[in-house]
Amino acid sequence: MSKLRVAVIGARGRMGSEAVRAVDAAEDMELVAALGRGDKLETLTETGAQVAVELTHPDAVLANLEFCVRNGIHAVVGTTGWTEERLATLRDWLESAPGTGVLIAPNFGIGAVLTMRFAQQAARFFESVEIVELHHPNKADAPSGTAARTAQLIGDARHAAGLGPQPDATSSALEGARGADVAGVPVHSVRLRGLVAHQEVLFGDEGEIFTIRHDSMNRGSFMPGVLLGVRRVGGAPGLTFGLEHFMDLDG
Ligand SMILES: NC(=O)C1=CN([C@@H]2O[C@H](COP(=O)(O)OP(=O)(O)OC[C@H]3O[C@@H](n4cnc5c(N)ncnc54)[C@H](OP(=O)(O)O)[C@@H]3O)[C@@H](O)[C@H]2O)C=CC1
Ligand SMILES: O=C(O)C1=N[C@H](C(=O)O)C[C@H](O)C1
Repeated sequence: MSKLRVAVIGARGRMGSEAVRAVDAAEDMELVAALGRGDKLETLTETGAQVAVELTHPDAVLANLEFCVRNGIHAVVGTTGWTEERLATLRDWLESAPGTGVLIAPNFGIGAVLTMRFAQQAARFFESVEIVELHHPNKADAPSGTAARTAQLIGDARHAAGLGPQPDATSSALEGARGADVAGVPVHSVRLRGLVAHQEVLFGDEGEIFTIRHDSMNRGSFMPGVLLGVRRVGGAPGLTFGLEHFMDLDG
């Protein structure tokens, strides 16, 4: 069986260098390109890459994906910074490239995907919910893409269940003290040397607290998810948002 021809964009970064090692070690894949800042995207077509793994920066990801989609190269994207407007732009490009697939995974960690699913399930049962995400201090964005996605899923589930705004009698607060409001859910971002990627979702109601916590202790934790995405994206034309769509969560 021929091997999948895989490229990594952002190959010298924290995640990219780990992805290079993971793809290199995968028996069903061949690493055909490892691009860093300043390297030509044309290398992707010259080397016949079938799938590109994109792990760069929110400012760079769209241009890289435009090149991939216009050249029929599937993409597995871990880079954060997705807004509805950016997603709409990507969907437009994909409409002109039938057969090409892009997976955007806010988090490749299996436990993080489960955290999001369990938080979505729990949302309608609790009056209060807040998210605390904790990351290394070199992270470019806040809140994390995972926290933003988790908050959106919770907000949507609360809305569908007819829950109103959360109880909060704060009438005076120092700016930032109550976190960022994402879909009605306060999100607090901690940046601390020594951390990798962590998240707590705190649910509360009369007399009980329910906490879901996930910890990525190293970036190897993301690699099974990256490789799953690489293997599956070619069979999923268009945009897939979230690794859960490639996992049998209900099985
Ligand atoms: N979905 C997930 O599970 C995960 C997602 N992430 C996300 O992945 C992204 C990268 O994170 P991380 O690896 O920690 O970041 P790093 O800063 O360590 O790595 C990013 C790399 O991309 C390079 N780069 C920047 N622009 C370009 C470009 N146009 N073309 C090629 N390379 C470029 C950078 O080069 P230079 O150093 O010169 O700037 C750097 O080497 C972030 O958005 C992060 O949030 C991170 C972990 C898990
Ligand atoms: O930058 C990181 O490190 C991470 N970024 C992703 C995010 O913003 O959610 C995934 C994970 O939390 C690590």
